Amino acid sequence: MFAKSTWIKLPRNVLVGHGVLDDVGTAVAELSLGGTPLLVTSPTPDDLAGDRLRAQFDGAETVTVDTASFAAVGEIVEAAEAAGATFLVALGGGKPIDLAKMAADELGVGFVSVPTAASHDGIVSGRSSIPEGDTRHSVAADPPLAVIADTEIMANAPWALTTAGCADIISNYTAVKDWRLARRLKNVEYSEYAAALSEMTAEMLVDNADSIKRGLEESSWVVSKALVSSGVAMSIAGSSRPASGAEHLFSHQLDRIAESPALHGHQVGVGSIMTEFLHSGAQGQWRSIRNALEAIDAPTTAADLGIDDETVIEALTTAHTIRDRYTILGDGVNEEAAVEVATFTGVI
Ligand SMILES: NC(=O)C1=CN([C@@H]2O[C@H](COP(=O)(O)OP(=O)(O)OC[C@H]3O[C@@H](n4cnc5c(N)ncnc54)[C@H](OP(=O)(O)O)[C@@H]3O)[C@@H](O)[C@H]2O)C=CC1
Ligand SMILES: O=C(CO)COP(=O)(O)O
Ligand SMILES: [Zn+2]
Repeated sequence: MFAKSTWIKLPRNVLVGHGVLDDVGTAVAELSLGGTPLLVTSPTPDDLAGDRLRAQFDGAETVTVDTASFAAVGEIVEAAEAAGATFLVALGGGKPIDLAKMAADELGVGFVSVPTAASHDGIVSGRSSIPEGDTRHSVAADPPLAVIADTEIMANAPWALTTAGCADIISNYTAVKDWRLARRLKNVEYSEYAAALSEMTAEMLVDNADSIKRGLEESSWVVSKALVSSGVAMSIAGSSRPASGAEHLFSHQLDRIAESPALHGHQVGVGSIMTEFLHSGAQGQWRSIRNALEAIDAPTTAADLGIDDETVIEALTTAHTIRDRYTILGDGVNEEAAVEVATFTGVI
């Protein structure tokens, strides 16, 4: 008997472009959600665009969050219940968007993502990443009902956030390699459609590297579209597998152990150089990954990340313990091998 089934949850309305912030109300009305939303934002995005958003939602209350935490999710849930909000609209970087995503899940309502920075594909995906103590929980939730990415606002965000978003996409190359490996060795569930979309997204971003330049609004256009595409790949897969492999484990581990972690996308980019080396060896594709990162101005070394060599080695040798996700790290890379890969690739 044929017993397979799949349920793909995708955003229904995606708007990317100059000035689309003023179309949030229209895009939301088109979803027929009814009622009034709670707006969730953080201080800088609120200053930059809060009033323009509020002008589109009569009577909507705003919650402004300072830091990402489970307590902040609880506060959003309480505020939404008190206000009788029927859905959430998140305005900002990954912090308010992830918090609203989790709160919406807890409330059983939809949410709309209005990113002000193209810093990673969480602005589109159905995954929330919330720090707690010295760890970080990656939690499954529903993806946004709509994504409205205003390239004018994103282009004025700190340049490092944009290059971090690019590096998060470039890391899809190694994430997909890890996924295929896990399918071969551990028979994990795999989708060729999701894998192909994820790889193609990375390919297109690298092919368009010339348009990714500080001060150029087109950079935000190229990156936003790639982030949407990567988010869709995760939705098709029903997991973050197409966009998160060993390089993400490495970054998650740095978040835990580094005194001052760098941006998510920057860490996964550097991780990707090393995990590509582990996949394909000295003559493999690791130089292409490094060159692609260099071309878009993203870090390629521990020093660029502002993290010391010892911490990078510790993260690489312990990253496999982060979660039950089989990757090229297998049951662990020993210290000697880690030093060799990091040295050979110029990361340390
Ligand atoms: N779901 C996922 O897959 C992932 C989720 N994450 C989560 O996302 C968060 C990190 O994402 P990130 O976007 O870097 O975080 P933030 O939302 O904290 O944004 C980074 C910084 O940029 C500021 N900012 C945002 N937009 C603008 C703008 N247009 N102009 C000027 N400044 C701006 C923010 O201001 P302010 O301080 O006022 O907010 C903040 O200081 C973490 O909470 C992390 O856990 C990270 C990786 C993956
Ligand atoms: O960052 C992500 C994809 O780019 C999400 O991955 P995680 O599932 O590892 O949190
Ligand atoms: Zn990522």
